[in-house]
Amino acid sequence: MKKSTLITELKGVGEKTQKLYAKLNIKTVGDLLADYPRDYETFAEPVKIAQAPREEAAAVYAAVTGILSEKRAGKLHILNLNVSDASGSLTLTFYNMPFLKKTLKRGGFYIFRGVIHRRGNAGVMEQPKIYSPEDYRKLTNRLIPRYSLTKGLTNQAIQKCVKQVLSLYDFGTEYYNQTILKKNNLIPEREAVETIHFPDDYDALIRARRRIVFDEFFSFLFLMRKNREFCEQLSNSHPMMETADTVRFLEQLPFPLTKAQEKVWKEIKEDLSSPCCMNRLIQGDVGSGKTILAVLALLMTAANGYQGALMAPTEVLAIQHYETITEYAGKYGLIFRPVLLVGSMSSKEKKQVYGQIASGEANLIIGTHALIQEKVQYASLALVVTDEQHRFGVRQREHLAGKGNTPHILVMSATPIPRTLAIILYGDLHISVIDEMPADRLPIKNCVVGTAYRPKAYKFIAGEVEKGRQVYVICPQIAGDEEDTEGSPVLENVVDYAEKLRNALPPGIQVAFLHGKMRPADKNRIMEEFAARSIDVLVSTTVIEVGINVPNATVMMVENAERFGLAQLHQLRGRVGRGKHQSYCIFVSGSEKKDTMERLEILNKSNDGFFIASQDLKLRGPGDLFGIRQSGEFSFRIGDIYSDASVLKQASDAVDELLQEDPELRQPENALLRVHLSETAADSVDFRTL
Ligand SMILES: Nc1ncnc2c1ncn2[C@@H]1O[C@H](COP(=O)(O)OP(=O)(O)OP(=O)(O)O)[C@@H](O)[C@H]1O
Repeated sequence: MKKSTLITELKGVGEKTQKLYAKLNIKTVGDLLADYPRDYETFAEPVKIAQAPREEAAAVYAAVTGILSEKRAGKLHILNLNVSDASGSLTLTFYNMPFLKKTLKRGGFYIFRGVIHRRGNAGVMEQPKIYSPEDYRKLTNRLIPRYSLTKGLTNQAIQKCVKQVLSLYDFGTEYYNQTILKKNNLIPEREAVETIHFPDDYDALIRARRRIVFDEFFSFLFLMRKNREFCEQLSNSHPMMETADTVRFLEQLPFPLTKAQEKVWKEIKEDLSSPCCMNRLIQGDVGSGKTILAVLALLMTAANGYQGALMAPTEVLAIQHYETITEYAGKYGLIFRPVLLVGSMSSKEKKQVYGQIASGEANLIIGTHALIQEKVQYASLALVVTDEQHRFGVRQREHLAGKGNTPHILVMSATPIPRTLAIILYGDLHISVIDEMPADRLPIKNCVVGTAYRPKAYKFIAGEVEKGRQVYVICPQIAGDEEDTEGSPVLENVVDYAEKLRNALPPGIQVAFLHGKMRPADKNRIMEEFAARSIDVLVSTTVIEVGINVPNATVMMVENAERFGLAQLHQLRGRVGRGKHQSYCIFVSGSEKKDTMERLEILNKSNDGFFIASQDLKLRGPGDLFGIRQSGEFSFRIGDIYSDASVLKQASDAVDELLQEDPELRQPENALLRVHLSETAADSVDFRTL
């Protein structure tokens, strides 16, 4: 069995199950093995009812003393039982499980496991799992993996499937040479993968995870170094000079550039006129004003008679950029002849745009990844501005070079990372930092609240809309059926929440929703309507996380804030406070656990992305192996650039040493590594060749 074997080859995975796995992006055996547990459940010994903690999972050994009530609410059957032990009693609530009346014997002792919620002085355990003492004993003091789920696919089913794969999979011979293995204290790949799914104990889990994180960083950094080598040899085939256009544009802008923006603009100008091809990253916190620098670079390119391309991560953002730039062009008489190229356009429209690009009629091309597809022939592409997620790999560079283009590259990133890490992670780029916010900004006012605060929040939202402002509300889920979250607080979803808000807010307030699974044309329409102010309140998933710029929006309310990483929440918050109006952020936590609230309080203390990322790291500590994933531009599956910074450094040193000794990986001891890395590169969007 190999990585590419389809999961349908597994026993018990038919067409129906395969579809469920596809929802989790698992198609092959390799995908399944790399679907690491979200976290691990530990089954502690049962405790006395009186001592059981509230609002977290616990097990009690108790006897069924009677049925308290049984009722129906629509399609829902609700059964309340009373159980007790010598220390006290507890209510158990079961949904749609009427058969328990018969299977649980009055006076019989069972172990009930679940989260006990406070109801006045009493405790209620909702939908607990029921075990016999013998079955429970088998689980205690073990780490049981918990996978991300989708409705219809249970945790147990995934465990079973992973076990089956582990018994059949051929891991082959270890690909690292002995020096790398020993120096970095790495356990073999097979042991690591087996252990991360089914750890014997916590120490073994830490070792396993470390090996996997090392692998992930190592391949990334190796391929990036190759990218750098490639880029360093490129000379400037589109030398430029500054013209009156950019100077005039800056004079007309209603605001002066900040000192930091000025410094970066100078660096870009120098690059574009230097003997080497530009390869620069602009790093700056959300809302620090990166876009204007991209516009300036594109303007200089157009003024020198070349074409520039602006590549956005989503269609919604591409359209936003297109509109902003078209507006600028009209208002300030810029020499841009912009076109938009996105996947949702009809083939006829696309064909027309291809023609304008090939003839040079268009000098600014704005779009998504579609911009660098086969069909697009540029007349004179001299600059590509892109986001960090889609930074160019060697393959894309070669692809463009093959068509006679070696454009300058400008990458934009809002990932807050300290300089030491940036140097490692963006090793193939020169780094410019915008470390200052525009002066006219009022700091965002934040609050971290529980769900009981909602009525007040809705009143506040209505007030802001009354003043002409707009509002975002973020929910973690699209519809109510994605994840079966045993024992976790309810997760809000955009579809139901939008309906709830329509009912809760005064009539006349326009509420709409947005999520990633909508048709691109619908998404674009909703965003356009929001930008045009015909929608007042936009309920959305995190699709609006990056880049959206609607300065009139002043409230960001995040539901289930506990489900997001702090860096991600900071990005979301960055959608407001982008104009002159006072802005507000309401983080609603579905869990009122002390550590959750403390973590969220960090956002209350600071609006500085770097500070937040470092505090988050401190709070989570190295023990929190599977903490909430950091958002940001690095799509590592498991490695976390903050909490795994030391592994990142080790992987970086290991790559340097290897490249010094055997730059082309020609020595026999590195032959397997060479194969492994080419396979990894083939899977990666960023880097396609070695
Ligand atoms: N120097 C400045 N003074 C005042 N306003 C500015 C300045 N620079 C940019 N802005 C405005 O600030 C807002 C945010 O800028 P921009 O969209 O460039 O931020 P960004 O850094 O790209 O943010 P994000 O990372 O969220 O995409 C825009 O409305 C822009 O016009």
